[in-house]
Amino acid sequence: MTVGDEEEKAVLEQVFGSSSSDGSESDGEYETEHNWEAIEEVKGLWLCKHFLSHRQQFRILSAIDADNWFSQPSINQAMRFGLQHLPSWALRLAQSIRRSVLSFNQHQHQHRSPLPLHLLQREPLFDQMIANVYHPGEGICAHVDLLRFDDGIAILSLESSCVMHFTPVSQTLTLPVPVFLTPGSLVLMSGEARYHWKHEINRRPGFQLWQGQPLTQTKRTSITLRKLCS
Ligand SMILES: O=C(O)CCC(=O)C(=O)O
Ligand SMILES: [Fe+2]
Repeated sequence: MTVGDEEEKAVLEQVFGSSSSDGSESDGEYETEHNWEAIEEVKGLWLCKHFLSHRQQFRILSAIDADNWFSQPSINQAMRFGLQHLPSWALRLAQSIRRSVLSFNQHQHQHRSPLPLHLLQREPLFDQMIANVYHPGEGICAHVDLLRFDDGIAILSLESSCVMHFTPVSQTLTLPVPVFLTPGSLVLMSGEARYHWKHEINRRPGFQLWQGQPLTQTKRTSITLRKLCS
């Protein structure tokens, strides 16, 4: 272990607890064996709870920090358009999403994919990125992502856990579907989930409950990857 590795290990343990010294993980490489679960109420919505290890999450957050994207308190969003403008970690993340879904599809027996094949095979898979920072109490209003973005959207969650709610665009009587987004989890939205359901994160007091328990809120960072329509 180099001095840098030792330091990183110490910080990881401080942030995530002593289970964080996952030394078996190969350097910088993303694992491809992931467990994907379909959110059955919302067609086209899939969640992978442990997409990134603590170390991988830490590295992305450190890279964002080193680039000073959010050094001013008034800035809470960073956008990048075009493959050549995406940071290298976002390109690796995109690549690992594709590999992970392909591998999942090969190993499962049902014929359901977290991303439809025509999207999984497009080039590039994503060419636009938004990083959002939310301080306690801050969230995002119910919305459908702009139509200038193609189908197939990925959201990586970092730091504070939160509940994202999905509500259908047309049937106002349907109860919102809550999805628990823990740090390192990845959501994929396509088809109905992307076009016919709104998503929302309401972090005002009283709204962040999971299984009846209020969630402790700290800063949350998310990375959204999308593809601009051609
Ligand atoms: O921060 C998130 O998890 C969601 C972000 C989002 O929905 C968006 O940028 O359109
Ligand atoms: Fe969105």
